[in-house]
Amino acid sequence: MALLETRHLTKRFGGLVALRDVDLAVTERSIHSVIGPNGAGKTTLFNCITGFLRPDAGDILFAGSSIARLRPDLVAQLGIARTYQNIRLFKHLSVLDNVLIGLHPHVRYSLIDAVVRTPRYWQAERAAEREARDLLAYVGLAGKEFLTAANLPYGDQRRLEIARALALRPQLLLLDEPTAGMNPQETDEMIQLIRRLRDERGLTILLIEHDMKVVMNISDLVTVLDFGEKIAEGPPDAVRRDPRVIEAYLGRGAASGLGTSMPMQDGEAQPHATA
Ligand SMILES: Nc1ncnc2c1ncn2[C@@H]1O[C@H](COP(=O)(O)OP(=O)(O)OP(=O)(O)O)[C@@H](O)[C@H]1O
Repeated sequence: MALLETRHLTKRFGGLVALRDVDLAVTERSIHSVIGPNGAGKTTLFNCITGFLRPDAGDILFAGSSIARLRPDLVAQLGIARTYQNIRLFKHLSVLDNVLIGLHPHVRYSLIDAVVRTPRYWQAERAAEREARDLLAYVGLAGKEFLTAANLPYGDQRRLEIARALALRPQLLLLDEPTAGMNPQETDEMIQLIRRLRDERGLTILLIEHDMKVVMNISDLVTVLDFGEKIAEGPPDAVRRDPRVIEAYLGRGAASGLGTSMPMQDGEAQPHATA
């Protein structure tokens, strides 16, 4: 069953059509990747799904209900969390506090409880701290709770972003380039973490990723955007052989006789190159 669907989704910026008529169906408990050259519309898609941008036409359904016109905080409350291409943490706060902030919408006590510091307040705070610590342990950050977020190595900052997203208790997790800037070992660990999120926590994951080795390794399904349009979709193996995809990445005429130089096969050509 599709947990998330977009139907004829269209978003314009003035004369530029960033998304044109995009249909997408993200199956529950799957890892679904969105790829495409620079400017293809991937981030715009994420921004529409999460309520940061309002589509000009079409609809977005989450668990069968339209979310296309909801504010970002309401979309998050419904169970859609995201991470960003450029890490967005509260850099001067501790690792633990970054996750506690994410948990805040779920912490239950009244203003009076908070002001008077009633037992209910302390109980809720302790439960939140336990949950935050569990999430940090889950993503591999146990023992680092009291470090300042800015002092974490880059790979750990990405893990912390995921822990904070998990604090929203989402059903759907949107990851924007989760392995960007990582070394090969960090990338492998991130791939394993993403798989565990699906297999152990039952999450559905939609990710934007430029590293084709990661995409091919991890995805159940791949959707390819180019100039705002969906040009291909399918299992990784089929998508990497699709002539339209090869052309989108390497330029017109490239599909004929390309053979093994496809960036998705050897990871050496530049996936960022526009047609
Ligand atoms: N707020 C905006 N105002 C005007 N144009 C925008 C805006 N956001 C995106 N665009 C344009 O929409 C198109 C799609 O951009 P988008 O960022 O979604 O692409 P992308 O696939 O995420 O690219 P990248 O891989 O470089 O992140 C681009 O031409 C971009 O310049």
